[in-house]
Amino acid sequence: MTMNPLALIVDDEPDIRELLEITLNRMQIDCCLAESVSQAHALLEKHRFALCLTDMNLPDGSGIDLVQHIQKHHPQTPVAVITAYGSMETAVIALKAGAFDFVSKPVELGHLRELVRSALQLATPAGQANATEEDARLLGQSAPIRELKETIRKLARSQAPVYISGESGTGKEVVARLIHDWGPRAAKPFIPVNCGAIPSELMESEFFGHKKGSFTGATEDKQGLFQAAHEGTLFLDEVADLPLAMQVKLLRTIQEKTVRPVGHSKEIPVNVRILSATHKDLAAEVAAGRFRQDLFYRINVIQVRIPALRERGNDIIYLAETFLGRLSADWGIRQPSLNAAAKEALKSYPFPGNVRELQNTLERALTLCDGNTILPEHLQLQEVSHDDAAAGTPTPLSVPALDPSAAGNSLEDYLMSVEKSMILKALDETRWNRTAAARKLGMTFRSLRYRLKKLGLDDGSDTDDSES
Ligand SMILES: Nc1ncnc2c1ncn2[C@@H]1O[C@H](COP(=O)(O)OP(=O)(O)OP(=O)(O)O)[C@@H](O)[C@H]1O
Repeated sequence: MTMNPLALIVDDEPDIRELLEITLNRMQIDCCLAESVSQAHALLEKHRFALCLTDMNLPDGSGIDLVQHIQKHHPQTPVAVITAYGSMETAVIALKAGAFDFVSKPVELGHLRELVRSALQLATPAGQANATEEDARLLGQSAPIRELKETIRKLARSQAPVYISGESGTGKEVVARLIHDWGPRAAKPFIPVNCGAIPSELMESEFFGHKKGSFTGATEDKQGLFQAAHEGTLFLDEVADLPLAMQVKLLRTIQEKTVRPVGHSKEIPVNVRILSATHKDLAAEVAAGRFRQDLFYRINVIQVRIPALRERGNDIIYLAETFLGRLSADWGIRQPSLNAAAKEALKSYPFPGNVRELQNTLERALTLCDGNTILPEHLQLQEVSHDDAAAGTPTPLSVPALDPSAAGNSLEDYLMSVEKSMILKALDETRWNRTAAARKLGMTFRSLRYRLKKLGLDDGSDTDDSES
């Protein structure tokens, strides 16, 4: 006899408990029912659940409390929250706290079933085994890359929209693919779309599809990108380039989870996870009125920042040697080595084009070198000032990346982590010139020193860097 998966349903309204139980039973899932946070805690001690569905307002606490409790003590159990109709704020808070997904009331049974199926996927080998330590698509052993891999692993288990920021060529698309491939949607399509590359008059039909004859040139029914990505992931690359009119339509689709192809009268339900990226500073685009605040809020539930290549220490050499190995194998030649001076040159060059530029540099060097050794002159690295290198990065006063693991901490901890990430960013952008960093942050040198001390980042030196 095979055992059915077991779900925990937490709601203080008997009718809703019953509706959810019947729906899940029909999917061959057994249920335990709880009316309160404390009853849920007791059941969680006794059983191992494949899934938890919880209401937000419970007599002795909130659904968020339960999400945090499960994240901490039973991280293998995906938890989804049931939110009041239209209360997106609550859903966003729940996703940030680690909820895997949400359904809004009145519960639409089709959505509920999809959500439950995705949750159960997480427990299967297919939903877990994809995340290998050394995925050749995201090479690197530096601390920021190890941290990034850990974040990707966590995000892969969630359905939350993720906004990926980072300079050009840092690997934003690579990261989007990994979030998809390491999660329960892996077997479904991953559809990348470059929002800047679609002519604006074709955009609606590209995203939502069209009916034959709905406009000149529409000679056949066409499926849009949303439907193509059904049950999978849509990756909106260069999302800042979407025209404002399209932003409104996209927001509606994300909120309603339905599309209406051009020329169609009916809405078609779609289940798509949205990932987005741009090398621009999206918060600044919002401030300038070029990107809608409400859409920003919806796609930026969780933000991941990809470090620039120059922030990854020895990874530069590791990546360089790996790429040289791949290229040499492709070209059927012996792999040349980098001499010490060439390694030094690579390490001190700021790589404004990041990993893509490193790949191009090595390809060129391989053509220019004598076959055995790559010397600095074969790399042909340009003189680049650091300001140029950082030109593509968000301005220092943008909203810092949210660390999903810090979401459960106190407000004080959260504010400290925001402060720390902004200070580190300013320091990084000024190559640890504290005077310049203080100026960027709009504070005095003394005040920055005080904060560095408080955050344990002070190196003890007292000199104003402008004097040195
Ligand atoms: N850590 C890494 N290990 C191996 N290859 C990488 C890594 N990061 C990026 N790459 C490679 O670098 C190239 C650029 O990556 P990708 O296209 O994901 O960058 P991007 O940030 O999306 O760039 P853009 O801003 O131009 O869209 C790709 O060929 C990708 O495979």
